[in-house]
Amino acid sequence: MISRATSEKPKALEPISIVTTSLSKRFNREWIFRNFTHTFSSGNTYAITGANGSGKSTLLQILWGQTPPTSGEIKYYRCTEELDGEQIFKSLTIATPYMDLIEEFTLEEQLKFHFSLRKSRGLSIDEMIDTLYLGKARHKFISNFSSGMRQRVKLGLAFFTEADIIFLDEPSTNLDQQAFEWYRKQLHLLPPTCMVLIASNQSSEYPESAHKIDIMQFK
Ligand SMILES: Nc1ncnc2c1ncn2[C@@H]1O[C@H](COP(=O)(O)OP(=O)(O)OP(=O)(O)O)[C@@H](O)[C@H]1O
Repeated sequence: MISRATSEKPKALEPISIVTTSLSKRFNREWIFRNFTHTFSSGNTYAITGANGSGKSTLLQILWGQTPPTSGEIKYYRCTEELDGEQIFKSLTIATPYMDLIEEFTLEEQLKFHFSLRKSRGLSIDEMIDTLYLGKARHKFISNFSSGMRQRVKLGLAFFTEADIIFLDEPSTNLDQQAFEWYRKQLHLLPPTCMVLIASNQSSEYPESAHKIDIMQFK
């Protein structure tokens, strides 16, 4: 069982929220989901569940602003102040199996580049590499990484970045048992104020206490 470091409600002075109203998405003639109305708030973990192809990834992409909804509204707030797209983008971090790393970089270069653009949660690059159990791959090119190593790096970039919201799409894809245990630990170590959204088909990927949202209910 996974649980966050504390089940306390958020202590953030400035909690963040995502408010969706009647969000619907259609690709060509197929409605993926309709009338999705929900408020996501700081300090909570949400598990978006549903069968393969049901729209979990699509919903996450809409929530982080990559994909526009066909209809409906999505708004972001810090307390009562509405945030624009750029403000919200700086507040979130994402790990998905289908997002690319920079193939021409070594692991060290990838981490240094990312953390020249985003603030870390306090770990040094050396500590990140140790924590990822990728010391031997420090100077290896990302293009030569296995799928599990890549997924570890993507999760590391997300977990080590200071952010109010963390989006994880199928986080345990390609992870071996050691990496899966590492993932569970990182989830547990996130600050209690963080909002966590996980798209998943496997209950082991999210805490029992997560708010479960079955996307199939919005067909
Ligand atoms: N760009 C696109 N154009 C057309 N159809 C798309 C597009 N992206 C996704 N779809 C379709 O939308 C549906 C939902 O896809 P999505 O990837 O969101 O599902 P999922 O629940 O995340 O699936 P899985 O569990 O397999 O990862 C699928 O039928 C998919 O084929």
